[in-house]
Order: sequence, then C-alpha cells, then structure tokens
Amino acid sequence: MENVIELQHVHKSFDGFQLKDFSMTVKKGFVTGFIGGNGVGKSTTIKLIMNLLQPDSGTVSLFGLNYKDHEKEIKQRIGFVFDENIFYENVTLAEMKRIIKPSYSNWDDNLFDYYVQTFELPLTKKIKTFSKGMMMKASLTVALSHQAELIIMDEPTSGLDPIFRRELLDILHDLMQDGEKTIFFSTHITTDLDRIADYITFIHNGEHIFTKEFYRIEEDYAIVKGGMELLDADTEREFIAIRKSAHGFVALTDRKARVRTIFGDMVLTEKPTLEDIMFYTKKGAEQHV
Ligand SMILES: Nc1ncnc2c1ncn2[C@@H]1O[C@H](COP(=O)(O)OP(=O)(O)OP(=O)(O)O)[C@@H](O)[C@H]1O
Repeated sequence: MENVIELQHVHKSFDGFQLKDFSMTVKKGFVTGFIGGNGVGKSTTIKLIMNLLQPDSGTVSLFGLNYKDHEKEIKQRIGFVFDENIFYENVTLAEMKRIIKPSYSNWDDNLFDYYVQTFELPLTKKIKTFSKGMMMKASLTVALSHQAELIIMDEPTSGLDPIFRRELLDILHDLMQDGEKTIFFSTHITTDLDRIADYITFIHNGEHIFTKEFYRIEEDYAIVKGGMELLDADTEREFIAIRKSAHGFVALTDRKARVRTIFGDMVLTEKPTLEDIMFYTKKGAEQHV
C-alpha cells in the first residue's frame, strides 16, 4: 500500500517540548485521524508535514518525495484546510480565486464553482466577514479546486456547531469515494472519528504511540474492571494505567490474552473508547515518571 506521508525518526525540539524519534506513515486512499491531548505535538507534526517547520533530524517525505528537491510539486498536490483566515481579509472569495489560481497548474474553475454552490458560499462578501464554518468551507473549496490529492486539516471540526460538523464529515466522506484522495486530520473530538476515520494515529508527549486501523484498536485494547484484592506489583504490570477506588479498579490493557489467563472470570472486560485510550495513556505516562 502506498504511503502518502512518511516521517522517519523525526526530532524537533523547542524550549520545553520535544518531538522524539517520531516515525509514522499515512496510507493513500484512506482517512487518518490524528489524536492526542493539548500540547502533545499535533500542530508541530502537521507543520513539519507542510514544511512550515523543518526537523532537527530525521526525514519527512510526501508522495515519496522530499521537500528539498520537490517542494513545488508537493505543494501542488496538497490542500491545507483550517479555520483560521489564511486569505487576504479585505478581498472577496471571487477576488481570492483570481489571486490563488495562477499558483496551481491543476486549477479547475468548474470545481471551484461547484463547491461554492454546494457550500453556499458568497462570492462577493469580504472574507473577513466569514464565520468559522464559512472559512473552513472556503479553505476546502480552494483545496478541492486545485485537485489536491492529500487534504491535511488541523482541528477542522473544533469550534463548529454539531450540524456543520456532521455536514463537513459527510462532505469528507463523499470525497473519499473515488479512492484517490487521502485525508489526514487532527482532532480532539474523538466521536468525529467514528464517522469517517479508517486509521488512527495517536501522539502523546511528542511520541508516536500507534497508528492502527480503527477497528483494530478495539481488538487490541480492553478496559478491565475488578476488585482491589486482584492487584499486586506483578498483576499491575499488565496494565497501561489503573484507576483505583474503594469499590475496585478500572484499568486499560493492551495485553488482553494475558489478562484473560491471569484473571479469568474474576474481572469484567469492556471495549474501550478512543477517549479511554487517550485518558489512560496520559495517566500511565504520568504514573511511570
Ligand atoms: N514555535 C514554537 N516555539 C516554541 N515552542 C513551541 C512552538 N510551537 C509549539 N511549541 C510548543 O510545543 C508544544 C506542542 O505544541 P503543538 O501546538 O504541536 O501541540 P498540539 O498537540 O497541536 O496542541 P493543541 O491540541 O493544544 O493545539 C507546546 O508545548 C507548544 O508550546
């Protein structure tokens, strides 16, 4: 399967934050959701993928090409979508099109008109008057009009109302039908991923925790509930993190088979949500420092 994005052993340091030996791939033709808590490095990773930041070491390649030799070609093939205004504020969308169009060899006016109509965007209103949702749609319209093969979005659904969020996810779902496009987007809202994500990439504290097919996550992890008498220094090692209370413990494991062998029917196991996995992974990292 072709990788559209490939990061290999990427390091990037800021004062107080490090992206550490970060390797990941994004597969062509799928939607990959990029999840992690606040300040764990999602935007930094996206900026590295967009060449808005350069790694201290390691490599970033898109479509199998590096930015050093192929920046122009790569940029033609990517659409970067986000809700902040990346356009000139004092122009209309029609004027914006005239400014942007010459930069893209694949620009298609028919597609632009189609999405302006579909998204009900005003062509003659100044962009500075656009709402967050309209800005997102305008940004997506530009990406689709230059026939971007890879659409990268940083928190596209944050700050959007539930109806528009759902509409946006439907639009993205429709875009994926020809199998040629790839979407990579970061989000805090894990329930959005249920609707469209094929793969999930999870980052925590600047480290790549996993990239997995969505359905595999439920298979690989389990929430385990049981009485406190079952825990000791040995059994606790089977868990990523444990929440203890007077009534018993709740824990996350990625060693389902071992937990079954050790505890048998003495514990209850449940399928975890993505939020469970994020919560317990953060807790586990804190418990093990
Ligand atoms: N240019 C920069 N200079 C210094 N520190 C930076 C810079 N950019 C990001 N950081 C720091 O790197 C860390 C990771 O930031 P990043 O924006 O990548 O996180 P994030 O996962 O996108 O967070 P959020 O979900 O809250 O937006 C933060 O501690 C941030 O303060």
